Amino acid sequence: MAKPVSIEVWNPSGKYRVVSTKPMPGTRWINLLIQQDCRLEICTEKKTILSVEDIIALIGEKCDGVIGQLTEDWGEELFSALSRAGGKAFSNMAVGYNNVDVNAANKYGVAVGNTPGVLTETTAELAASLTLAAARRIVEADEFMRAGLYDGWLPHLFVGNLLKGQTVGVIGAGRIGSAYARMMVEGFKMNLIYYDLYQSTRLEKFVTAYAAFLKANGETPVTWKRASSMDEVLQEADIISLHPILDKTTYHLVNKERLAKMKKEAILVNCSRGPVIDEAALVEHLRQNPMFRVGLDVFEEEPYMKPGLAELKNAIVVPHIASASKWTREGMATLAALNVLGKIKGYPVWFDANKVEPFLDENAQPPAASPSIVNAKALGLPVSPSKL
Ligand SMILES: NC(=O)c1ccc[n+]([C@@H]2O[C@H](COP(=O)([O-])OP(=O)(O)OC[C@H]3O[C@@H](n4cnc5c(N)ncnc54)[C@H](O)[C@@H]3O)[C@@H](O)[C@H]2O)c1
Ligand SMILES: O=C(O)[C@H](O)CO
Repeated sequence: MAKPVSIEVWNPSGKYRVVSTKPMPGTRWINLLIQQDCRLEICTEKKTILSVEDIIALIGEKCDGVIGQLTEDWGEELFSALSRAGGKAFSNMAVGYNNVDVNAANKYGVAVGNTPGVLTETTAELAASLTLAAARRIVEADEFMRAGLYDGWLPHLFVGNLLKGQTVGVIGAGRIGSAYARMMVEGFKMNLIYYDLYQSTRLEKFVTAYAAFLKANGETPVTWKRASSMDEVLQEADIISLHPILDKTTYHLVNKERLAKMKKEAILVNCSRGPVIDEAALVEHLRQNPMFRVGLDVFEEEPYMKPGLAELKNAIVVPHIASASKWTREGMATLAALNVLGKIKGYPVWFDANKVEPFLDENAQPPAASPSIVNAKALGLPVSPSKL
């Protein structure tokens, strides 16, 4: 028998029972659910990562939908429990959904939501922050100051890398990878090389137009190249930022052999998912190559780091905070709640998960649709026309 978990209840007489496995930022998501006749139960349990057993206890005997987190293991057990409780909707409060077994959800007819778009710029900005922090050794320099070691300006003190005119490599040029590429090209006048399974025409057009602008102003134009292999990026780029989804094609995409192909003074940034890098191989590479630097937001076995990583001066590590801006996190909560609400109310799925702005306007009622359901096609769910 599962242990009961502590909850906070909103609108106790609501017709539909919706569970959120965590308190989420803002109040708009709560108001949207309770205005639409939902009884909302928010888990207030102190422990950070809930077990499958905890979530089964939260689902209980009658539950219409669940808003969950990327730390939870949404597979056969949870989807069957949700289905037994009459539930038809689950949404991750995240764009990545590698913690969700979508086939299991399909088997039980449960719609799976995610939260694309609202975190694109915020996540790209953190990747850019880690890039700058690594290039200019900001964390090391900060520690040095606080330790009282600064005794005057020196020509060799914390010399780092200049970005301007260097090459930025992007692996996975989707929403976030493209936003990051634009920041680095436009902000620091870097040349771009990218690798993705698909061509990013919009990104290429942006860099071409920016190059023309620079040329017209008498400045050296930036360049771009779509690499035909990932190794081409690793060999040519001075900065490499990882932005693919995590699936079996990207697991340990960066391994010992690939690390060895990178420049000795390269900077590697990861704001995608930890297992995209073989972290033990990375620790060894950082040890052997003190001028090679990394900025990591995600880790292979969160919340843990592989032994040795925390001691390395050439690694900057932050706790999976890439989407952590107030606007973004409140927006993610709104999208996740509306994914679940839309399915409960029988609304269609929004026509374009990349255009979620209408759901985020605080001064207007959101469209009657689920903003982003990843298995809409598999479940044969209706899709809204472009205007509702
Ligand atoms: N650290 C964080 O807090 C944080 C925040 C947001 C997103 N993320 C992660 O970032 C990922 C990307 O988000 P997005 O919104 O840009 O998604 P997206 O789907 O727009 O982009 C992913 C890109 O990866 C490419 N890709 C897939 N397999 C590949 C492969 N084998 N090699 C090269 N490219 C490949 C896809 O073609 C796509 O262009 C999410 O899935 C999530 O895991 C992390
Ligand atoms: O996938 C995501 O959305 C992140 O990892 C958390 O914002």
